Amino acid sequence: MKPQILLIEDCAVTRFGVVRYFSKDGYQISEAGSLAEAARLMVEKRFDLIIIDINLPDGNGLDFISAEREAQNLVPIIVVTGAGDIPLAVEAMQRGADNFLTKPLDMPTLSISVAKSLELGKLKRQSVARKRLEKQQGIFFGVGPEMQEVQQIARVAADNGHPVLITGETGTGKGMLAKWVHQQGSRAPYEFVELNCSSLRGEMLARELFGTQRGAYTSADQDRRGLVDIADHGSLFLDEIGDMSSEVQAQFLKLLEDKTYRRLGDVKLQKSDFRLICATHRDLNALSAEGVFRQDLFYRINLIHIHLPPLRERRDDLMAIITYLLAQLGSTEQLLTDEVRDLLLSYDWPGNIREMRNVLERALLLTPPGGMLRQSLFSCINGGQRLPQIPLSVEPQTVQQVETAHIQAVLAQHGGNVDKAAKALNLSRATLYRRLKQLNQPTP
Ligand SMILES: Nc1ncnc2c1ncn2[C@@H]1O[C@H](COP(=O)(O)OP(=O)(O)OP(=O)(O)O)[C@@H](O)[C@H]1O
Repeated sequence: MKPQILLIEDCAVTRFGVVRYFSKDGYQISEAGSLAEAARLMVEKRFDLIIIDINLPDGNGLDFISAEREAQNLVPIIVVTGAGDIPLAVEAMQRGADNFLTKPLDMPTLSISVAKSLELGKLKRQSVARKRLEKQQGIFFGVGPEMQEVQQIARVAADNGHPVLITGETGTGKGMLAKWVHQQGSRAPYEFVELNCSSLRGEMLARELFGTQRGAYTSADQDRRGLVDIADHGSLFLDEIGDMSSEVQAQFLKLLEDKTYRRLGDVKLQKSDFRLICATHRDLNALSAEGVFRQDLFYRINLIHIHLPPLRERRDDLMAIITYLLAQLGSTEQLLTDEVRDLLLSYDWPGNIREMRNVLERALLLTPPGGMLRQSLFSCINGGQRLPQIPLSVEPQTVQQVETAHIQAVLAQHGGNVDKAAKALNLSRATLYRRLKQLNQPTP
């Protein structure tokens, strides 16, 4: 794509000369005769470079530079001044311009300045993107020692193509980490193909993985590519590998050993070069000792092992994760009173980050504008039908308050469906209605 340049200059003759020269040079130039016109163009398009005169009919180029820099606009700016305006040019540089040139403009000099400034803009953008990514990664992994170690191993995993095994309880982020490893590695431009081995059994799983040849079974009326084929050059993520049935384990081991496989019903050998990432919440070591999971396959997939600890063992990271999730949900930690913070930090989060995200999301939804997050949060944690460890700092609640909150949460969980909520609460429909009435709660 051609670099987009915005020229803000009130002298039509200068504009004409610059546009003619640069259009031939492979740039796309937009012209503005005033600051107001420039502002309009900047709403419509994103520019890679701005060339600006200092004296404009509706304002001053210096103020324009200050305003853009204050708004964190990193676009490179070249200032054009009259020959006698060197002090102004110096001021422009102090306000954030990247270069200045004096009139009358010498086109080859301007051309060199444009090329340099565009390069500078690219470097600035890359540096900001890198810093943003580093920040996000900090939050992705957390600050505690366990997760620092996870981060180190994950980086090693991303930098090479060996199989990775990610273990951890449900909701600890195994799937997200698998994607991260793929995205940070050299296979990132290719497919990240995901399959949950617990969702399909036996031959169905084999079909999904290896594909089928037309006529392989009654309804196979055309060739079908398997996920192994789709993952060629990319990554294949097998979630819940511990649930893979033994026949498929044998077929898959053969693929890992020979790097070749056959589609179901086909005699031809196929090749696929993929990076394997597996995850499980089960103890594969124990499963292979029991003979449920093949030991040879376990050794093959367990070259790089990353264990994601549960949230209850990552107390140092809890606050950073809460803040991060709240930001993702369009909220901020300022919403948290000390009491709420204590509740969130002392709960064990058996469903880990997934549970935390769901609880925060539901609590934010249930809290009316200006309402107390504490009440809805408490009922959301309760609504998961697990009694939380109530921290001492939470003021005592009456049994009636707890019951009301719990019923509300279960109802919310089932979208206000009384039948489903009554079932979850182990009450009859009529009893639930009666309780709601007694507790002075509106009936859905
Ligand atoms: N590092 C993280 N940063 C932000 N959100 C996260 C992170 N890890 C997990 N989550 C949240 O938790 C949810 C569950 O993550 P994920 O599916 O990766 O967990 P899992 O360990 O693979 O769970 P399961 O074993 O149940 O498949 C995600 O959808 C996301 O909302």
